[in-house]
Amino acid sequence: TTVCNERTGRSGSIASPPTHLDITQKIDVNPPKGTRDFPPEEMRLRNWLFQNFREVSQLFGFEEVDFPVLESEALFIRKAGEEIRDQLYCFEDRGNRRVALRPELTPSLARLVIQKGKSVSLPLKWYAIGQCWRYERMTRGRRREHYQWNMDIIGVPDVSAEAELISSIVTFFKRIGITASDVGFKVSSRKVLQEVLRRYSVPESLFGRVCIIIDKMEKIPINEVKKELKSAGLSEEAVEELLEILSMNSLAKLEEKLGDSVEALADLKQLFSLAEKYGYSEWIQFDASIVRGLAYYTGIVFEGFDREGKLRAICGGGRYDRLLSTFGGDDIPACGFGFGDAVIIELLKERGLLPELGPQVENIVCSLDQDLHGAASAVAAKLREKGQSVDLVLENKPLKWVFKRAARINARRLILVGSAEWQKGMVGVKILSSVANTMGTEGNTAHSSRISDYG
Ligand SMILES: OCc1cccc(Br)n1
Repeated sequence: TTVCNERTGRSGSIASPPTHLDITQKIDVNPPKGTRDFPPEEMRLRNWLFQNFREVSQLFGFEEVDFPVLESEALFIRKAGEEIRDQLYCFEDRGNRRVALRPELTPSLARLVIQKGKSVSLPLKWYAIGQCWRYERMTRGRRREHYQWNMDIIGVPDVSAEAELISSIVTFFKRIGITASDVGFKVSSRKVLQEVLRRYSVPESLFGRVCIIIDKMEKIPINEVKKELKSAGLSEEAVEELLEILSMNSLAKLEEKLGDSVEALADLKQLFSLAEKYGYSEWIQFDASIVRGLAYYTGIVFEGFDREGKLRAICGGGRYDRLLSTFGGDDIPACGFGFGDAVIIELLKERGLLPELGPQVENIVCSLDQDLHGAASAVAAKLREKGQSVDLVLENKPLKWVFKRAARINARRLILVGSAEWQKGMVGVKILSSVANTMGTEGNTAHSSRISDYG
């Protein structure tokens, strides 16, 4: 079987877990290397981010899908020398199957489309938000998991699909306060590369590998890139021509170089024209050096970048018309993007745009003595039936403690169940939060109320 990492030959095997934990053993309370916990504050920010992903996806008429985080390793084994392959989080399961924690969502999406076959009608507009994994030497201290938002359009060969996808990301950025002066999209087409390789009779089979080598241009010295291109079989002349074209950021200059019959040019011109119609021209620019680091892209590719140049790519995507057929499916055109949950948060921090997201509960309910806890529970149940959120104080606590907790959880109202009022079917109500006061109720911040009055 093909293992995910021939270089080390290491393929993890599942040792049987211990049958009991030694109670004296102090466990490490931190999450595994490269992974994160999401305590409430971080979870609120994550939910806010994902809610914006979801609302934009729904605004564009996309349907949500999801797949197992664990997939057959074979789904990700490609021979183009991608980083994602070298860092595959793969192992052999207890049934001796080669499996991997997904490093990306697109292959799973392609698998599901093929599985659905004729039972779904094209085009499909699907989105997913899923945790993706890589196993990287922690020497670089980078994370091993992140969440990725993906949107994909399956079954539309025209560049109108890529234009729609970029529009959805622009819409997302605008929703969270990011403008075209903060972020832009570098756009190109791999058909430019394909045309140059064709002119130098480089075999199609080398296309993916050449793209992956070029994608490293920003990360390794140019001489190393040239060396790798030559070792892949490109002539000195082809390499020089390729690098000259990749340095272009003007469509006019590219046309001068390649002539106006090249399909890549028609695609890019159409994309820029549609961008004008959508109203997001100021967000995009042609940059021939953009190839992206996934072997399966075949056409338009794009990536979102921060204009201050401090951060890694925010998102990226493109057309992948051959992926489904390489999985044995029909020749169905497709395009999509991935948007990670880490760089965007760094950008929002940089720009002072992180949202203020404190806890929020409408009511805190407490009994003034222990034998009224049942009454307090009944009050909480009634409020909850009416859709009111309630933090019910579960133990006998001094009022000072209750007020402190009410402030900490940002409760808007304190409901006190005391014997005197309870005899009359009443409870004490104290309006706590500033929100309540702005609603013009400062006057009666404390009063008794029949619990049935509270909707
Ligand atoms: O963007 C590449 C990637 C894939 C999986 C997990 C992480 Br962290 N990063």
